Amino acid sequence: MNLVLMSDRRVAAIPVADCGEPLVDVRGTLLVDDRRADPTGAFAHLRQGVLDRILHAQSLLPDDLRLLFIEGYRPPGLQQRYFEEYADELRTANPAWTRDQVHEAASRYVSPPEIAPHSAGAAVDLTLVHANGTELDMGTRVNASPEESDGACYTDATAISTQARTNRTTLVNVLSAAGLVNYATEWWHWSHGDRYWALMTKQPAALYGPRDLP
Ligand SMILES: C[C@@H](N)C(=O)N[C@H](C)C(=O)O
Ligand SMILES: [Zn+2]
Repeated sequence: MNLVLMSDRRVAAIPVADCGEPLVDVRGTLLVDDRRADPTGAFAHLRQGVLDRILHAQSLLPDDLRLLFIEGYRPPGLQQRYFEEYADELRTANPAWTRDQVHEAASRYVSPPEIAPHSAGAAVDLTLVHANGTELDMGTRVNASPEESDGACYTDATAISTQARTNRTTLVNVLSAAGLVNYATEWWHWSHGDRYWALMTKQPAALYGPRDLP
């Protein structure tokens, strides 16, 4: 399948059969960065099945590497805010664009709130660190937008160093082997069980739908 954006109608058309799995706090289990931390710790939650797969992925890494968790669960209201803020930026920079063009371009970097994998606790933003905690060179910072990185945030981007390509390949190999799916416009964004995952892996339904943190 070619690059499928989150705004693609086939993503929204996937039904959700939520299995009811709990959202669990990953702090104490994974190495967690605080750049997206919020006062309630919502950012550090994931569905149990997603956490299990990330732990499996980590076990496949060479001894001196770890996964660094940046952000998991995102409340629907926050996702809405992120989407609107980025869409506003694009509208201002491209005044001739139609509503649909803005929506599609915004979905390269932020999911439309109604299908958001983070709001289902099914998506994680993460990177690789050495055992001493220093981040590996992945070619861009985590959460670099397409504009900021001139497209280098796309997982398969060629305008990155050989070392960054090797590091991305390591990340891709372990997370794919553990059953997570990447969003091809963001090397750091991975999910399991959400609508995007269901479409990309030809599942009949998503396992996890958007929800509020109790
Ligand atoms: C905003 C970025 N960190 C992100 O998570 N993007 C994806 C596509 C999302 O919003 O689900
Ligand atoms: Zn993400």
